[in-house]
Amino acid sequence: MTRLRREVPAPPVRMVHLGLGNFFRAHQAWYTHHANQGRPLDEQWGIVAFSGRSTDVVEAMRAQDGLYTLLVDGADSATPEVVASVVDVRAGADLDAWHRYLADPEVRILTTTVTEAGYLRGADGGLDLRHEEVRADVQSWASGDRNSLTTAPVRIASGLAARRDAGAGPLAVVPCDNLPGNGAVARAVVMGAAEQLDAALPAWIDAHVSFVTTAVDRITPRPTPADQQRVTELTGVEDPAVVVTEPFAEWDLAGDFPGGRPAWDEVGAVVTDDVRPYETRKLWLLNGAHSLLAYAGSIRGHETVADAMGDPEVAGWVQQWWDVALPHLELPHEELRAYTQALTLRFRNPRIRHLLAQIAADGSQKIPVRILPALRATLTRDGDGDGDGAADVDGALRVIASWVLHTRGAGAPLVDSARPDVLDAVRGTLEEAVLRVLEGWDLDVRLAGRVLELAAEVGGQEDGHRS
Ligand SMILES: NC(=O)c1ccc[n+]([C@@H]2O[C@H](COP(=O)([O-])OP(=O)(O)OC[C@H]3O[C@@H](n4cnc5c(N)ncnc54)[C@H](O)[C@@H]3O)[C@@H](O)[C@H]2O)c1
Ligand SMILES: O=P(O)(O)OC[C@@H](O)[C@@H](O)[C@H](O)[C@H](O)CO
Repeated sequence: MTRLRREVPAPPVRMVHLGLGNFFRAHQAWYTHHANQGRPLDEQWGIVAFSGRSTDVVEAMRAQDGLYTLLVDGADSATPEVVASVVDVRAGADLDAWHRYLADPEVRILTTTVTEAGYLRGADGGLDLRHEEVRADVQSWASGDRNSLTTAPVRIASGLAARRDAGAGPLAVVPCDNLPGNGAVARAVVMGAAEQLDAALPAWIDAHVSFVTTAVDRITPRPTPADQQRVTELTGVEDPAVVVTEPFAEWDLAGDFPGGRPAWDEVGAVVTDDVRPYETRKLWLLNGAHSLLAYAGSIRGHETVADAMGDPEVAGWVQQWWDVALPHLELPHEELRAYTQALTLRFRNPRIRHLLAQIAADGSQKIPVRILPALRATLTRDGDGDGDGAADVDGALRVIASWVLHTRGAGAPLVDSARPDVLDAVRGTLEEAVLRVLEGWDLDVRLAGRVLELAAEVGGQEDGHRS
């Protein structure tokens, strides 16, 4: 069986990536691959990619010189493409390589996809200094041990210290996780880590490191052995590192690149002054709907986004959520209408098996940024929404109702980095749980009655009640 091997010289490493997941390979690495096409080797950008936690893919990609097949699945097309921009692949625990690459003046950009939870923010938005792993990292660093760091913020700060010590010059940090204002989030936690490591480091970061804000989009489910089989049938190549994605891709970036960047804007990315309107549109309409589908859809027995969208009642709930969100978005009405129409088709793409259980993770961090801002804006605009008909916020309250049921055992399994706090909040009767969740999110507790009605509508008898 044929395996992938690099047959042309690899581009020089000029970018480091942290979080070698599927999305990075479908998005940032793919844009970079396309931006490299047709350019002399010395103008191309090669990437060294470090895994975050999982290392499964590291060996598979190393055996293929960093190459992998991206299978682009449209509703009625499947197009395999070999992506060649990743030229070195490392386990996240290889901190020698991490520090060495970040201290290399040829490296100009650090991109990240470490999930929302990976930024380890505390209640004030800065680094959670009480987090056990953060404390362990800070202690390791203080004892002179740079090689056992595990958290993303401390690893990044430590890498920046190595860069400063080497005099390697400026760097752009480009977070690519689904977080509003991800540039500011990344900056806050990295600065928080830097303050703990070395009192002089924050000033150096201020002067030499830019934090770029991005909005990112490309639905990329976790690939399966069946996807590898499809690639083998289509290409004759056996590739254990296959990634599957949809044809659609969007990348909006705002910020400085003091050491330059690939020509991403020539291959579809948008470099702008302000990503907020696009980021909010995507986070509320796409990711908010995904969260609704993950909880309500899995409670209704569906396994994937496409399955859940095929259930007319669930599809109606998605539309109801959009009806709450749309009036508060800044973009023109026609553009938003086209966006939701396209989203409906993307969600229904039968070839993309996007598991609701994968999307359901970390709801305690996602709902506050995807659902609550539009809920609050509607309540402020229209009245208190206490069930007396003043504001129609059912589309948003149903997400809360479904999530509470999910945390109590209904639908997809509960995976949440704040699991102990979540379980504490939802203990007792369903009514007590809903009241505590509303209070925790600083919402009017008079909404509880409607949330309970919607929970009954979504879950029927399904209130699993974990103890
Ligand atoms: N998959 C998508 O459709 C998609 C689309 C847009 C944005 N994103 C963003 O990308 C992120 C990753 O998605 P994915 O599909 O690549 O997931 P994935 O599970 O394939 O990869 C996640 C990566 O993050 C790392 N990671 C996980 N927890 C971490 C932690 N606490 N600290 C450091 N690293 C950690 C993992 O090791 C892995 O490298 C999402 O959380 C989301 O913010 C994903
Ligand atoms: O873990 P999340 O919810 O941030 O990501 C899961 C999906 O909603 C998400 O990956 C979307 O597919 C993506 O944001 C599309 O661009």
